[in-house]
Amino acid sequence: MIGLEISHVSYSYGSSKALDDVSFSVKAGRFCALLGPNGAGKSTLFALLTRLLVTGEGRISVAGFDIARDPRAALARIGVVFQQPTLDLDMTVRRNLNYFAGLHGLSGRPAAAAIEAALTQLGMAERADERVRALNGGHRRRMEIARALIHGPEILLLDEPTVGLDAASRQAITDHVHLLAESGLAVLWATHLVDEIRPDDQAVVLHRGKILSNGSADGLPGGQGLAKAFLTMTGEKREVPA
Ligand SMILES: Nc1ncnc2c1ncn2[C@@H]1O[C@H](COP(=O)(O)OP(=O)(O)OP(=O)(O)O)[C@@H](O)[C@H]1O
Repeated sequence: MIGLEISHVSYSYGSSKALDDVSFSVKAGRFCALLGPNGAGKSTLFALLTRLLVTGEGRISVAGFDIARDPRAALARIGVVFQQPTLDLDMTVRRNLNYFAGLHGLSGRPAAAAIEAALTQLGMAERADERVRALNGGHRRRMEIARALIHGPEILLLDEPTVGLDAASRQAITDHVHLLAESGLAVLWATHLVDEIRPDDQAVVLHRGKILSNGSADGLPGGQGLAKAFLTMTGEKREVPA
């Protein structure tokens, strides 16, 4: 089944084209890395997928729902982890999640069960009654991912979710999110860090608003590893961790 389908999507800020005829899809159960250097258009695409921005060019379908024609149904099937954390540091993990559950119309036992299940999926159940302020950066991110799962989305969008985290926390988070994909979610993970991708993941390379390639990560051209391929394709000179 198709989870997320993006067809011929373009977007301009005034006269500057940020996305140019972008098409790709992410099937349910797949982890898709959206790879692109700064300014590639990743955040613009995420803004279109979450209706923060709207475009008249192209079509976005979420779990079969057209985001322009049926935004409510489409957005109900998306979970999002934005680049910037949006947690209340002085509330407990559970209260933060409870508040978010309420925004999705969940309360009482169904909310408690959804929160428990989401925290368990991220290995955070035992921290439910701690204040967010007491958690390290990696655990805060895991909590944000749990929060994005409460309403039972079919698509999970993560915009550079490991920025600022140490290597162990990054590894734990990428492992957890790969497991979520294996459990049936369509995952779109924006990053410029190629070490977060596994060989059998789908890799979409975006550069200056255009798709340069889309396929299995181990099939990227270059022949000398993913980092090299990425740098070769985008012409970036800067070092990317391998
Ligand atoms: N509000 C805006 N007004 C004008 N141009 C913008 C705006 N936001 C982004 N852009 C431009 O659109 C292009 C794509 O930017 P975008 O932020 O989507 O890329 P990105 O891949 O998310 O980069 P980063 O990793 O730095 O966040 C860039 O050229 C950027 O300068």
